[in-house]
Amino acid sequence: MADELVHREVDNGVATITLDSPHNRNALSAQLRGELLGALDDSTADDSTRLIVLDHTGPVFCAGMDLKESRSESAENQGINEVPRLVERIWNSPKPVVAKLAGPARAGGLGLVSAADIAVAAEEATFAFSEVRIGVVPAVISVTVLPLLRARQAHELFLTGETFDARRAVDIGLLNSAVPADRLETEVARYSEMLAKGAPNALAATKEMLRTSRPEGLETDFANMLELSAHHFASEEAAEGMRAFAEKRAPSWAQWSE
Ligand SMILES: CC(C)(COP(=O)([O-])OP(=O)([O-])OC[C@H]1O[C@@H](n2cnc3c(N)ncnc32)[C@H](O)[C@@H]1OP(=O)([O-])[O-])[C@@H](O)C(=O)NCCC(=O)NCCSC(=O)C[C@@](C)(O)CC(=O)[O-]
Repeated sequence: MADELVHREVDNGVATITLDSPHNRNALSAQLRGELLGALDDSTADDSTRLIVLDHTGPVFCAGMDLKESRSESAENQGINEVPRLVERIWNSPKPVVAKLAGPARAGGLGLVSAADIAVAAEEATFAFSEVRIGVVPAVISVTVLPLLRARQAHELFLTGETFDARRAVDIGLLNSAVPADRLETEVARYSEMLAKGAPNALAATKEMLRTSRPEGLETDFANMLELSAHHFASEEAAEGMRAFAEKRAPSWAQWSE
């Protein structure tokens, strides 16, 4: 049996869910997606869990979709359809979710971050909505990322795919705070202690109230965005983008720019 890529540990009411696939920078492979869904469901069902911390091993929080795996899968089944479920589980969790980033997040990884209630990163962490550079579209993640960003920032970051630092991520509302790496634990503990002071039912109801900014839920948006995302994942451009990524070279878009 393959090693587990996601671990869940409960201590004093805090469920820590750890992404543990450092060799591919915690990319969202089929195995990791399945285990993460399971860990989120278990945390929701577990009465002793009051708060969820999304943590990771290795230098990177999450590099987005597993590009090597997606590349080898059939056009109809590139796993993208499971990303909305992950984002939704975090967004709909009745328990507060804190994302703890000791390192970078990219693309789909930022989908997870954007759905969390609190996101804290080490100052050295970097971020990018790098989808267009792979030939895909940040469609699914836009459902929870766009409400956080101002339009000017969204256009710039989504269209350039440029990397930005943690200070900018705080400025644009993607993170709550960025601290020196050696203070990350303390900063997450500070938020956890504040959240633990809230009554569980009041916290769940407040989360539900915050979600009423989307009274119809995320389902409709996800359905439309999934179609867009899946269409581009199956495109020739994406095939070139993923091939180039695996071959560690810049992609060539010449064929599509005439
Ligand atoms: C994350 C950093 C900055 C770390 O940068 P680094 O720490 O320097 O690591 P690295 O780039 O040397 O990578 C280490 C290993 O991880 C692998 N790796 C790394 N990322 C992936 C990945 N995604 N999929 C599969 N494998 C990956 C990479 O191929 C390499 O494997 P090795 O050569 O050692 O065998 C860098 O690795 C990087 O830029 N990765 C690519 C990030 C990216 O472009 N992701 C796009 C994903 S598309 C997506 O998520 C679509 C979605 C969901 O948003 C669509 C929607 O919203 O609709």
